[in-house]
Amino acid sequence: MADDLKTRILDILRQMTPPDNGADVVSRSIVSDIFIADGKAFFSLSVPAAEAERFEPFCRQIETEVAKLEGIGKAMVALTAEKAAGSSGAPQAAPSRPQPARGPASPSAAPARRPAGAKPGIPGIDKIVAVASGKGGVGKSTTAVNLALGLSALGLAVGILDADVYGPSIPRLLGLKEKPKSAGGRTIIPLEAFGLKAMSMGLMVDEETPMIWRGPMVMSALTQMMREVEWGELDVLIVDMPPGTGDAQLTMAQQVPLAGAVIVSTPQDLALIDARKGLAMFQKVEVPLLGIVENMSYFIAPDTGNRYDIFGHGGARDEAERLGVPFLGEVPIEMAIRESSDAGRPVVATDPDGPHAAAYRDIAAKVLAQLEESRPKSRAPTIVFE
Ligand SMILES: Nc1ncnc2c1ncn2[C@@H]1O[C@H](COP(=O)(O)OP(=O)(O)OP(=O)(O)O)[C@@H](O)[C@H]1O
Repeated sequence: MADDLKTRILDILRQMTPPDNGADVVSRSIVSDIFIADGKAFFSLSVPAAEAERFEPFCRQIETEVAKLEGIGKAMVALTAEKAAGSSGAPQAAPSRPQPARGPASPSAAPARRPAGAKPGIPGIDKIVAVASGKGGVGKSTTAVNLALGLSALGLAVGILDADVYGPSIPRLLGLKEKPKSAGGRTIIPLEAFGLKAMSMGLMVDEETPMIWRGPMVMSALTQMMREVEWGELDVLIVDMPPGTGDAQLTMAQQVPLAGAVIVSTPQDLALIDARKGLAMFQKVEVPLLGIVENMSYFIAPDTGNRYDIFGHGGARDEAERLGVPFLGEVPIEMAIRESSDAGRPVVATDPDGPHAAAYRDIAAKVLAQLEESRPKSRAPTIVFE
């Protein structure tokens, strides 16, 4: 029965013309295995990053067509974008060559403290944590938001800054529509959602600004912007980094006084190669690695409770072990996560008693433990350079 449905789904896909008018997605071999359970079909398409935007509506179209099949109530098509390392979707300088990750590289091996005065802290903000991924579409922003909410659920004052000017997603994920207001033209008042203070670089860059200018603008403006936003007192500020590990990301990691970095990856080999570059990048700028999160790790069929490893579960855990970096946890591929995220109602805030919220809170607790571990034992007074 399931095999028959899979064949019919593949038939549908063969008949649909992709947005680039090229060959169908089946003959291009960019469709993952198809999983069907409880009347729902799950699969992913893997496209080059430059095509991701064009393929997004196509995925929704596929979902609509597949859901028309008898025996399928709903379809979920994930889009994973193959981004060249360093690419953020816009032209930029030649990609940096991150040093190959040489294990073991435990956070204790990574310097927990950078030279005094190298990067002054942001007054009022205790820790700044970057959430990064080597490639797009792995669920970095979804993880960043739910991690922020997980930390908030643990009693911390948390803010989130969306530093992805090419494809800002935090406003969508938190259901924020308005633009942040300015206080007296000098400072910016952050938006608030689900108890988080939130700010998106994308909201501040004029939509008319050509993409080519956005990278340089964001690089020079990021630290300044963090200082000009009225964050108040925060225990943790989560920075949702742009995907990739090129010069833009490297500069950003250098400019922001980061307490640590969390890498999000799917278990696939390709995503792991990119994740490895992400790890190497943070090591290069001496930012402690707080650990790796494996997203879209597995799928639990709602009818049978059977577990399926769509993308070959466990890759990130193995990689973390190999590199001696903490493994922070795994998040299943779940319709509820996707739907709640895309509706601006993140699962940790809207279903706090559910299993997904628990998984994110667990990840948040591990991140917090790592932050505590890398905290300097006696804190020097903060020197603020105005
Ligand atoms: N665990 C999950 N289960 C189901 N869907 C997920 C999961 N994690 C993320 N998604 C969905 O995958 C899509 C991409 O997620 P998200 O925007 O967080 O990725 P990203 O890595 O930040 O992408 P980009 O780099 O393009 O900004 C979204 O539609 C999101 O809802």
